[in-house]
Amino acid sequence: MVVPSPTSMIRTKKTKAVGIPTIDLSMERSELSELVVKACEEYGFFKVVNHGIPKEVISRLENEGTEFFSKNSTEKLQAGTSTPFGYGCKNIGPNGDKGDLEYLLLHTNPNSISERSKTIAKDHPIKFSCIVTDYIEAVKELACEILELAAEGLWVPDKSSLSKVIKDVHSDSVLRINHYPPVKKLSKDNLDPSKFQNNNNTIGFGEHSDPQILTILRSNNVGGLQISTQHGLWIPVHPDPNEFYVMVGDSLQVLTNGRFVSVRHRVLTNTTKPRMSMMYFAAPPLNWWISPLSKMVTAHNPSLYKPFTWAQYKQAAYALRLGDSRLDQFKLQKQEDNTHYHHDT
Ligand SMILES: C=C1C[C@]23C[C@@]1(O)CC[C@H]2[C@@]12CC[C@H](O)[C@@](C)(C(=O)O1)[C@H]2[C@@H]3C(=O)O
Ligand SMILES: O=C(O)CCC(=O)C(=O)O
Ligand SMILES: [Fe+2]
Repeated sequence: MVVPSPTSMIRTKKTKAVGIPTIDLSMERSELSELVVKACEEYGFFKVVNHGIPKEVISRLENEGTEFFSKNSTEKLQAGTSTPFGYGCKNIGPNGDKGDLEYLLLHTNPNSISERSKTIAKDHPIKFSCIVTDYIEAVKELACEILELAAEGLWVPDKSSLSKVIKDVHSDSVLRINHYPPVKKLSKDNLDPSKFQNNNNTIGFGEHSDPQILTILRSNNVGGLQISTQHGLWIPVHPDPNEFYVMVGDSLQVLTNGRFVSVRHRVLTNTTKPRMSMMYFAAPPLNWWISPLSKMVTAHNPSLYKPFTWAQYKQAAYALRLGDSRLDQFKLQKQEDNTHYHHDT
C-alpha cells in the first residue's frame, strides 16, 4: 500500500498534504505493481519496507564506512583519490562542484572492488571486498524486483526488460558511501553565509537528479536528504536506517518516455551529528542504448528523447555541473518525426 509517512507529511500554502509514499513489499503483487508505478509517476521517489535484506548485510557495510571515515586524511587519501572512483573530499565531479562531505565511490565490478579493497582496507581487504559485494548483490536484487514490478504495472510484455539491463555482467552500476561531518552554525569564526541554507545548514550535496536507472539509498538515523516535488517544493526525508529509499534516475525517465520522473534531491548537513548514506546506482552496460520502451511510445505519445548510449549520457553528465538538467540536450523537438525511436520490447 502507498501511504504518506507521517514524519515527512508537510502542508503546502493551500493546505494540501504531501507525503513520501511507503511501499510494503510483502503485499500482493498486482496491487504492488500499481503502487510502484504511481509513486514513480508522482514523486520518482518512495520508501520500501519489508524488503527482506538482512540487517547484518547493512550493518557490516555501515561499520566499514565508519571505520574508514574515522581515519586521518593521509590514510584516507591512500585509498586513491576519486577519478571518479576512490576517496573524495568536498569536491563532487570534475567541474568545480563542492559539498560538505567526503565519500567513497566504487564501481560494482567484482575485480574493481577487490583491487580497491587493497587500498581502502589495507589490513582486511578480503573481508572488506566480501562485505561490499554482499551489499551490492542484495541491493541489486531489490532494484531488479522494483524494476520488474514497474514493468508489470506498465503492462510491458517482457517484465524483465528493465531488470535484465542492470543484471548484465557488464553493468556500469556504482556504489557510493557518503559521510557528512556535522557543520557548525554561523559564528564569529565561520562567517561565510553563502555556504549556508537558512543560516543553519550547509549544502552537503547540491541539488541534482541521478543519471542512472534507479538509486537504492539507505542512511544512518541522521537526516538531511530532501526531495523536490514536481511543483518545486522541498520535502525533508525522514532517515530510517532499517529501510531503503528508491529514486527514479534520468535513464528510467527516458525508458518510460517521461511517464516516470527522475527526482531532484539534495542533502543539507546537520549541525550536530554525522550523516552516513550508501547509494547503489543501478546502470546499464556502457554500450547499451537508452530509448523509450516500445510499449511507452504510440502515435499519440511519440518518443520524447533521441536514443543515446549510457556511455554518451555519462559523457554528457561529466561535462556538466551537478545541478544541470542533463536530459535537455537529448529531448526531441515536438515537430520531429519521433514515433520510431523506441526499443523493440
Ligand atoms: C558533478 C558531477 C558528479 C557526478 C557526475 C557529475 O558530472 C554529474 C552527475 C553526478 C552524479 C550524481 C549521482 C551519483 O552520485 C554520481 C556518482 C553519478 O553517477 O552522477 C555523481 C557523479 C560523481 O560524483 O562523480
Ligand atoms: O547522501 C545522500 O543522502 C544522497 C547523496 C546523493 O544524492 C548522491 O550521492 O547522488
Ligand atoms: Fe543523488
